[in-house]
Amino acid sequence: MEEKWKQREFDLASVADLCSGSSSSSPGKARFTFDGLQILQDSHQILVNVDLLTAQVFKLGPVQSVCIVEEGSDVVKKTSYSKGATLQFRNEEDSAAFHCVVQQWKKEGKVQGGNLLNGTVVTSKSKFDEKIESSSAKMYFHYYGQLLHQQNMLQDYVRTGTYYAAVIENRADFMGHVVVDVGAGSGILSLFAAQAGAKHVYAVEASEMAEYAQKLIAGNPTLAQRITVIKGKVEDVELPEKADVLISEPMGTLLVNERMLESYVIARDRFLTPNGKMFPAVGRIHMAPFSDEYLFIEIANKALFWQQQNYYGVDLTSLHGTAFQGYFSQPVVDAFDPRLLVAPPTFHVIDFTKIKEEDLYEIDIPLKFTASVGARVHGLACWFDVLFNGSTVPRWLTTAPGSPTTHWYQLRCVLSQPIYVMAGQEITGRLHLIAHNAQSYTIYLTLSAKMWGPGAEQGGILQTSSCKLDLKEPYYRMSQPQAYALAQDQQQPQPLLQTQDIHIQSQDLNESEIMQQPSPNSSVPINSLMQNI
Ligand SMILES: C[S@@+](CC[C@H](N)C(=O)[O-])C[C@H]1O[C@@H](n2cnc3c(N)ncnc32)[C@H](O)[C@@H]1O
Repeated sequence: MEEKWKQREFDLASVADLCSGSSSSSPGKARFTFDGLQILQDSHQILVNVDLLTAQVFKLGPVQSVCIVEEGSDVVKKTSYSKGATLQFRNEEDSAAFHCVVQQWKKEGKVQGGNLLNGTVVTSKSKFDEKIESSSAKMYFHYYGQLLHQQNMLQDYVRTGTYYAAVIENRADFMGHVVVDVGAGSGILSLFAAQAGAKHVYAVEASEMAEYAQKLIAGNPTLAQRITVIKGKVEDVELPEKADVLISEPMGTLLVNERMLESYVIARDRFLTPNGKMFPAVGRIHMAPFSDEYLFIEIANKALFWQQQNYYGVDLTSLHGTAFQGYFSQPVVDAFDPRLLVAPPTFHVIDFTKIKEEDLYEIDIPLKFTASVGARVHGLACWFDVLFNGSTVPRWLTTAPGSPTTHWYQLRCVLSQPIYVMAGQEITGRLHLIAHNAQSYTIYLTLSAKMWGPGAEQGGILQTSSCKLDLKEPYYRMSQPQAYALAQDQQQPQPLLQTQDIHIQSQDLNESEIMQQPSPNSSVPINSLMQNI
């Protein structure tokens, strides 16, 4: 079955021929076909046919790109000419999605051997290196190579305890079987699998942690003889046999951050026998609109600094708008009170046993809710859970608000323009996640409140609000869950005060930023700041 993305079409605000010498441009389309990409002018006339395996596509700006195609050469003049076009997208979201499809095309072509010219040298970069910026990968594996960060994950007892229970209660799935631990870290899940009677476990770990895992495993001699640690990426290493079971903990914030799910899926395709089991097998992203006046004001207040007209004699106000947008582009990570949700949640399923790796490059989730209360909606709250579909006892690991807090907490995308809803009113929208090469995603969120009361039959949209966020740059707001005694809409508007700023400026992308301390039943996260990496 052909993939849908191979037929994607993008409307362009304008397109111009690079070679015409004139600066004339007109609206157009970028149409992906099974053979490559067509750039059309005025929606029907083909300006240029692009062979994506040999063409070069560059991003010139947030909504502008250029596409250059090698054409024939003039033997007499000893020159070669290129054709091409400049593309102006309607918005950044389209531009990002377009480049995502181009990347997929280039990758697919290489994988299938493509229609490369004779003599073309194809470097065999690994799947991981092809899509991930090397500086990001370096920081990422450096982070996981440190014992303190592995300890932090081990000390999330909700997480580690649930993995332990899922393995031990489902011994039958491990007993006498070959297991691969995908991203073994300290080797803890390999040791659990060995405790459950695995015949042999291959613990694959790319970071320097592999050496510590080896040490930890050697320190448990009754299990060690059935575990082999292999240092390398699951995308690259070779194993001597196929696996009956894959075990892994590849979940990041919002489930998909870190893009490790892709490695889990690649490991499935490379190592798992056709009827093999995956622990976990399924993940779900849950979403619901929320109302949180305190949070909104706190974020808006952060930019107030830039409203000073006399900061040591300098007027800062020209940067206020940029700073304001910047703060609203950070998804908020904290544990919130579930009473802040204004509608029952909906969820999006990711089946790790079936999904294709490429399907994780772009995740598009249509949203539809019915408000249960009248409120000012400040954005979308998200969390995830995963299922260990053991044949004896199926078990869920949840990061839901109100459940015992994990080191993932929950994630909220906050709109700079809240929308008002009445009880019973429909809220629609879209959560669009586009993977980027720094092991994370750009998040595009739109929420709309449909017309209410007279005139609703016409189906008009009354209010709509959108935002763009970078999942790699979250705001870790490790406040205690608030006791929200009053409904938010009954509260007095808060003055825009300078609240105490506990913002942790973090470059980090890992799941293990701020960890729960050893209090398995506590639902209150203990504040702990992490180091930037
Ligand atoms: C979230 S940690 C989990 C560690 C351990 N399994 C646990 O549950 O405590 C993910 C681990 O996977 C490793 N990892 C991530 N991507 C990998 C890849 N493509 N190949 C091998 N290891 C990888 C990281 O270095 C990190 O140690």
